[in-house]
Amino acid sequence: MESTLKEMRDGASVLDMDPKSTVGGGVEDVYGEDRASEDQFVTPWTFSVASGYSLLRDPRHNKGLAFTERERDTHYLRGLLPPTVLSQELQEKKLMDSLRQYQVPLQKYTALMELEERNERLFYKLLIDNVEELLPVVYTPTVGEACQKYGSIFRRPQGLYISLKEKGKILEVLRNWPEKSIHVIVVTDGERILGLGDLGCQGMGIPVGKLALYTALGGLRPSTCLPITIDVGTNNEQLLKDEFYIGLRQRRATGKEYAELLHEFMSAVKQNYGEKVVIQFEDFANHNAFELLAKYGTTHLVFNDDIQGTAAVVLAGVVAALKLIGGKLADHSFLFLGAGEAGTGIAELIALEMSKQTKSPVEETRKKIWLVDSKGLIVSSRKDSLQHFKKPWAHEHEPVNNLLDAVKAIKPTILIGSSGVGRTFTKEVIEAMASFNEKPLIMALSNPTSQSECTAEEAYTGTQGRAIFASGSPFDPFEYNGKVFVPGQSNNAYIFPGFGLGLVISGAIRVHDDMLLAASEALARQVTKENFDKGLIYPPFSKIRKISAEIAANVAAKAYELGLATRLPRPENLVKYAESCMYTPVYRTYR
Ligand SMILES: NC(=O)C1=CN([C@@H]2O[C@H](COP(=O)(O)OP(=O)(O)OC[C@H]3O[C@@H](n4cnc5c(N)ncnc54)[C@H](OP(=O)(O)O)[C@@H]3O)[C@@H](O)[C@H]2O)C=CC1
Ligand SMILES: CC(=O)C(=O)O
Ligand SMILES: [Mg+2]
Repeated sequence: MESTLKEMRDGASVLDMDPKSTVGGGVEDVYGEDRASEDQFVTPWTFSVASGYSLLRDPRHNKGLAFTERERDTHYLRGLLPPTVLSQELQEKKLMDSLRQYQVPLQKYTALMELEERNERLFYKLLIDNVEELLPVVYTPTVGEACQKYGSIFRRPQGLYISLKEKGKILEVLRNWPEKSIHVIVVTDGERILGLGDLGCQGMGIPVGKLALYTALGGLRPSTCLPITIDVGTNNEQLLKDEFYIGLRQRRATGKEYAELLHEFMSAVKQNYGEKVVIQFEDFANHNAFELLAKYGTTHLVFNDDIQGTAAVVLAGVVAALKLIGGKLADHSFLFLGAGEAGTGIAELIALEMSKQTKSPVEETRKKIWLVDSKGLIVSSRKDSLQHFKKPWAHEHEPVNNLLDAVKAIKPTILIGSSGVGRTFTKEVIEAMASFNEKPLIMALSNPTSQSECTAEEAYTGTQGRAIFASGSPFDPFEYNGKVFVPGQSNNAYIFPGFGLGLVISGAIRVHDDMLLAASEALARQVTKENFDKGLIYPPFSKIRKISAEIAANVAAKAYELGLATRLPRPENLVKYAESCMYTPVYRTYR
């Protein structure tokens, strides 16, 4: 029986490969989707062989008009399709043409989600081949609007919903998910969706979007990715009153009730999928995010994208920017607007890297970094009333209650926005940065675009074109005084797909800060002279699969070095190995 199943899944030509050879945390090609070369046949294997009408309705195997004449005969498709046969390339061209007709970004988002539900490989082919054009649609900024309107645009459920109603039954809920071999879970409780606040259950758009990027940007096979939303209610009054709201109509559970549900979830995940599934926490509010990371960091393979992924991407951008602004990391002084997950996460990783470079204690290097929150500069006189994650940043200084005065007092060389509040880098703030820096580095990280601390135009005009600028959501190139400035995108999407791939291919069992530094270093070294010449501090997203393979290899190498990798023996060439594990969306030929 076992060997029959094996043949069905793998095809005879790949029988010589041990499907379990990568099981020590590696990418297991359960369905033989990737190991056969393109001219070899594979079976569209589900629980049974899909054929005819059900094959056309199965997004994982559907090819639409690209089914060949032979496949139409052998898979009972005759008459179910019009006569023409199109190549995948022509299907792609047609879809891109029709997507470009839509003027409204949300229409493009809906069209892409419908494509994913209809023809998964075509969806990923579009996304991979047109990543710079489509990233703003499936991801920030459009995904933010999609979450806000999720109830109205909801057609078919995506991902897994775990609400308070499922308390005591979470393991059963996980078992309802059709895929058994899961490598990455992205989970949110919807309380801090981008800079848009509490969107409750409608936050599902974020795990769905992030996992689409795991596949498109990092090459994780879609069947191994699981988006989850934990619904403990919402404090968003507008949603509670919205007749189309899809979540629990109650205020958020907190304290013991919240902790117990999360604990049941974390235990069930480990019980169902084992220890080597990556659990990415996404867009939790900071009062839960830090605690969950600390609590489960020692027992699970957890990664908080907003704290850790953002830290790695920003550190990479800053390190790369040194080529343009000069000096070493420790020569610079940093001021953050926003002292939450992103702000303190980035600050801590920069301080750690500075400490490694200068061999001084992190308590010392932290003094180069200042943060402003909604009450002003974080200073020692505020220490007693600060949340625990802000306390290390409470340096000696007189109180300063607004950003402009803080900029004037600290005179930072690098200004980073992580407040979630749009247009807070005012003209005066940007001009102040330009008054004492020849090349101020300004990073407006908040998403979506409406929450960006400033626009690219504001950054360039306020500094007479001297700023090095990057933002969380993309801005178009901007022409100023006859020169075109190309703003970079500083977004954790550069990091998490490659980082997750690195964890999976090494079979890592825990995340360590040194792996974040390894990811950051791999990204920084991908910035080329050509990029720097345009003022860019990140490589283009069009190169992201190569970048992700480099990041994955560096992260995996660190996991082996730290003794945290379980996939043994260690592949010799980790970049090649990472590339060989990546999912490609070209159609397969059905026998
Ligand atoms: N580009 C990227 O890759 C990423 C971007 N982000 C973006 O960063 C933003 C913040 O996320 P996160 O750190 O998780 O959120 P948090 O809620 O954890 O932190 C927000 C911080 O901003 C402060 N703040 C809010 N309003 C103001 C204001 N008017 N003036 C000064 N400070 C203010 C808050 O102050 P207080 O503590 O006093 O309330 C808090 O310290 C979001 O928009 C998110 O989209 C996040 C992750 C990745
Ligand atoms: C990018 C991201 O993770 C955020 O804005 O929350
Ligand atoms: Mg996030």
